[in-house]
Amino acid sequence: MTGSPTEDGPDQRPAGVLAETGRTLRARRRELGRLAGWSTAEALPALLSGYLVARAVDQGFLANRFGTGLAWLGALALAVLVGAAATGGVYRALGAVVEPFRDELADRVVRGALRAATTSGTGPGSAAVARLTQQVEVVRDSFGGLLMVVRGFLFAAVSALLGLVALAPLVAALVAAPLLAGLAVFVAGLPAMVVHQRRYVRTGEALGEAAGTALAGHRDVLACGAQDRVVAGVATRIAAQADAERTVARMTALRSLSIGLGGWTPLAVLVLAAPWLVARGVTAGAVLGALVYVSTGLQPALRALVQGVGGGGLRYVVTLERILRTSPPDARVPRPAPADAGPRAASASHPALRVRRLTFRYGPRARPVLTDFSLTLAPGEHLAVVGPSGAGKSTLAALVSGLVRPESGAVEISGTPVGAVTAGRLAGLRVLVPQEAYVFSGTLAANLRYLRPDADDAALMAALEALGGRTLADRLGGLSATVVPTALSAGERQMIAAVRAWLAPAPLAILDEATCHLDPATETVVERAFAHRAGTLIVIAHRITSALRADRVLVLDGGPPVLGDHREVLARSATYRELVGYWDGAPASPPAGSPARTGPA
Ligand SMILES: Nc1ncnc2c1ncn2[C@@H]1O[C@H](COP(=O)(O)OP(=O)(O)OP(=O)(O)O)[C@@H](O)[C@H]1O
Repeated sequence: MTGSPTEDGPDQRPAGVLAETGRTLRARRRELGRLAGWSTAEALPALLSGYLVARAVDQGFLANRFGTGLAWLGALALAVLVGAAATGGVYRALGAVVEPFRDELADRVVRGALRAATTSGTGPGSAAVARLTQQVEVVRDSFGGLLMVVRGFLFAAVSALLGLVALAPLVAALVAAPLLAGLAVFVAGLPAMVVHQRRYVRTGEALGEAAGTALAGHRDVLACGAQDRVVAGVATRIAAQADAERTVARMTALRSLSIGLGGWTPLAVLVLAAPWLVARGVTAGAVLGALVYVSTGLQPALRALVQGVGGGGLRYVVTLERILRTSPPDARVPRPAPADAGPRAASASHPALRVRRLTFRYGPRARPVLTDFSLTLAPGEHLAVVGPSGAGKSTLAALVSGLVRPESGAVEISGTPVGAVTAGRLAGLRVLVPQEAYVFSGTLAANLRYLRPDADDAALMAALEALGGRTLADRLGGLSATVVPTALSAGERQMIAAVRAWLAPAPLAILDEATCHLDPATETVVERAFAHRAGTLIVIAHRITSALRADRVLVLDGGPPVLGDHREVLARSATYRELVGYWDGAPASPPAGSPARTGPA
């Protein structure tokens, strides 16, 4: 056997895995409580089986009361039905624990990749992200499996032992001793199993890499006459992988030993000790009941535990280690700058927004969406952007937010050029709320606090109140309620995203049709709240009321942009007059207009 625990040295991080698992479980106490409730119901047959069989034998069949025996067995059938019905609840509760964990990991992996890409200035490595997200799926599946078998074993073992104690404490002791010995053997072997599993994964990756490189460069290898060396190199890795696989296979012997000791020995002990037990007053039914407890409860649960932990559990530890190493927990969202950089701290000596001679097109041969476009907003100003579909409103929002880079020209927010700052600093300058609101699985509070981690519950409640979101919060069950994005309507998701953005410390807020799924009354409340928020506001409007509330209106229609207050723009822009006429008739989204035309600003 090659490979020993010391070979893994610095890469060994089960402590990180344990801490991460503990944190996840602690954060989902409520869901775990539900899982425990359903598991208790599911374990009913494990608790009652031996006891009911013992009664059926002693009071029924051995006492020549066939009907009584059948009645006890009928009670057992009922318990089995209850247990089977509870299994559905177990899986639902399990999903509520596992899925948010998967979401968190996927979020972390993608953010880690984006952060690395932002730092390096290159695009995110899609292959790396794909590999990591595949690993996230492995972790999710193995975590779910692990939770199932550990929980299944605990509930089945405790139930069976309780049943055995109720039957005869002496029998319970005879069963518990070998069971604990089998468990001890398994637990003692776990660290070595983790090490060997890790080595197996690593040698497999090394082999894949070596074979792939050799295959890709086979012409050069032949041209240089280096076949022998390359083949030898791959052969060494094949040998290492085979050796690691044999070691992993040998570890299954340890699993079999623990199943034999903990699962089969109690059966043998019971059978051999039966005459001795009967001589001490234990009934034949009780001995039979004990055999039922061991053969249908304890032994299968132990086997599932050992095979589940020894298979999926090891995969869980090793794969989660990889994810934690590649995307450590601190690789989180580039958070906005702290509150003191917020709206109130915006520099008064600079305009809130200065857009200078911006030109942008989506491709080298595409028509420019904006040409030589300039705009200046004073701190606290409220601008509505209107125009037909395709005129470039969302593109302007993306350029101002620094999400896309202009072909030429510059954007400054509070005097800071958006193209020259980190994602974290940018998040402290502006907050963009797109039409498709992003809500993640987690508590309502976590969703609202996302851009303002220091906001306390009172601040969250005040924000909900200000934006008309209290009813939604109450319906969901308060700040600590878990939010399931797919269970929310588009309007409800927009409300959560709006409250989150309202709380953000950024001095510039940009709403890109961010309230289009809210009813007009709620939309008014939300927009008013944003208008009263300290800072500057840009609203891409889809109702006339939005434009009327703004200090100035910018009309984009592909021609020269028109900027002014409502009356001025009404007088100067035929597009605006058309939109106002349309909105007055049908206060909904603007009509689809002609495609954007290139024009000078
Ligand atoms: N990712 C993209 N790649 C190529 N062209 C794009 C892309 N996004 C938008 N466009 C084009 O750029 C122009 C401006 O689009 P933009 O989405 O900014 O308009 P809009 O005024 O926001 O429209 P809407 O009101 O429908 O959202 C349109 O012609 C659109 O087809």
